[in-house]
Amino acid sequence: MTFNISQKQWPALGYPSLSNAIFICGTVFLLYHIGVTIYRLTLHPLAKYPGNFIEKISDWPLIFQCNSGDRHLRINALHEKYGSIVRIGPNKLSFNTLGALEAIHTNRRANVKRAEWYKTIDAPSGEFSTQSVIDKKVHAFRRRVLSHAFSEKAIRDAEQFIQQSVDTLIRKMGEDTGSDGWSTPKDFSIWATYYAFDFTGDLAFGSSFEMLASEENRYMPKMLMGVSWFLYWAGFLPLGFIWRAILGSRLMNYIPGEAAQDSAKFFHLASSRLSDRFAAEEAAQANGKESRRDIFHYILRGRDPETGLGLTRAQLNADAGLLIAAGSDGVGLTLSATLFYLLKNPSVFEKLQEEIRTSFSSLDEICTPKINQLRYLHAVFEETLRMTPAIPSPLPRLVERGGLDIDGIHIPQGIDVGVPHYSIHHNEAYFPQSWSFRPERWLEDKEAVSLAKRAFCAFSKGSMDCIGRPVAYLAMKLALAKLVYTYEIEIAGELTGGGGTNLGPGRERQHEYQMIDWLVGYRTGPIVRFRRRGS
Ligand code: HEM
Repeated sequence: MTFNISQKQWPALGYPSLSNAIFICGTVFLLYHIGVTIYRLTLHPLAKYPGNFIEKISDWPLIFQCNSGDRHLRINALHEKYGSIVRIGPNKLSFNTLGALEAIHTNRRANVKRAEWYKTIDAPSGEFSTQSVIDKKVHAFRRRVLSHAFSEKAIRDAEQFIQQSVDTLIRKMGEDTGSDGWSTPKDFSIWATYYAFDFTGDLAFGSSFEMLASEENRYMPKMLMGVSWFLYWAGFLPLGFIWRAILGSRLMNYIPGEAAQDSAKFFHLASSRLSDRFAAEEAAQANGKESRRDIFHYILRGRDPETGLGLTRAQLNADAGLLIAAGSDGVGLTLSATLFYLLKNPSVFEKLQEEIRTSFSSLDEICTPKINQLRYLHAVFEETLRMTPAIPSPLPRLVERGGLDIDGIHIPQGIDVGVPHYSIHHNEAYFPQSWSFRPERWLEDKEAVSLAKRAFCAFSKGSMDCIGRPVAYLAMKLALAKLVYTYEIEIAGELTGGGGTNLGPGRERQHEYQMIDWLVGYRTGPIVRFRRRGS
């Protein structure tokens, strides 16, 4: 028996017409959202915390902030307006206090885990990297295997690879000189980025990307920037499980826009670099030669002392992508920002030049352990990383069953909490005159220095902090010390890279290096010239 009922007959049968059905669905949808909004403003556990109306009721402002690159500025403005606790999403709180930093990050047993957002950042690779894995036990395992590559011995081995890229950087900065000995103007943010990619490639995979010397791979920084921008905001989209399934599938090829497709290409590139590294390892073994002691030398051999296990190929692939991204962007940004602050603060620059030029009597002497004894050089980097932390916004942590006490307040299970690095670094309670670039704050008063160190979190804190921190300092110190030892450096034209009243809210300060927060800070300038000393 078949039914043949025309649309006109529906109402007669007691069914709504199509227009009535749309009206009913629309009304239900509207009422649902009105209900949710009222709940979020009244009965929700975070209803009592201050924040802007729109951020209390929806996560969309956050997604737009990640898209625009102003997230760190927006959160900082909220802290300036509302105080140390701010509701930055219906289920999200931001804190800019030391108490919160210690409760959420520094305390290794904190009752939190990485939030849902982390599931997206490596989705195109099909496997979690050490940075994105959420399960705390699995993270601890991954970290134990990775730590072989960041031991004191491994970092001693790393220095020779970093030095090769530093020497190329020094050579390139002195090229194209005029009759007065000054080089042509160079956007240092671009060259610092090439340097950071080169040393990371060399150190991780045994072959530099050669961006300083050749144009072939210079497309990579722009590609990684697109990937970072895309995954940053996509990670906060509602119905994340659907997006993640798409990101990890062939459907990626049909998503419009370069950035989505670049995400797949980026992880593919990392994986092919790793395959080359495997091949080199096998060839060395077959020829009875000693393998090159770079990061993957240690990771491939690394076994977890507790389980005896190493990483799978998929895990290695995901970590290959992580190492390229983590290693290159932070160092590139920090080096450019440091040069900006030095040029903006001539007395600081003079003091640093004096320290570097009187500590070494030749370029070859610039290496460990002596480089690590330069206290002012270290303070200059601490101050840059404070003013301009490469990852400026909160790293979201989800409170687990039982809740978490932060600054004497009980935060229930299921809430995302975080400490924005940019905002705590500008909290006057820990960093007086926080908008001034003053390396001396890291050297003078003992108590103030100790407080500043506790509140400093550019590399995050605790069990999930940056494992590459010693490598980052070494790469930055060697590059800057050798540049300053070899060259006079001056601004070409006007000093670029700082703020301006035409750049939008939060970007007015001319003496502050500006970043676009697409997970990592992106930048331009300063544009500078180099002249060999004594020429
Ligand atoms: C100035 C430079 C750098 C800064 C500011 C920086 C900052 C950070 C931060 C804040 C995190 C924590 C991210 C999170 O919890 O989501 C992190 C993680 C990480 N970084 Fe760095 N980083 C820098 C350079 C490097 C370098 C040079 C390497 C390696 C060669 C590296 C490797 C890693 C790795 C592997 C992780 C994940 C650690 C884990 O989850 O256990 N970083 N970094």
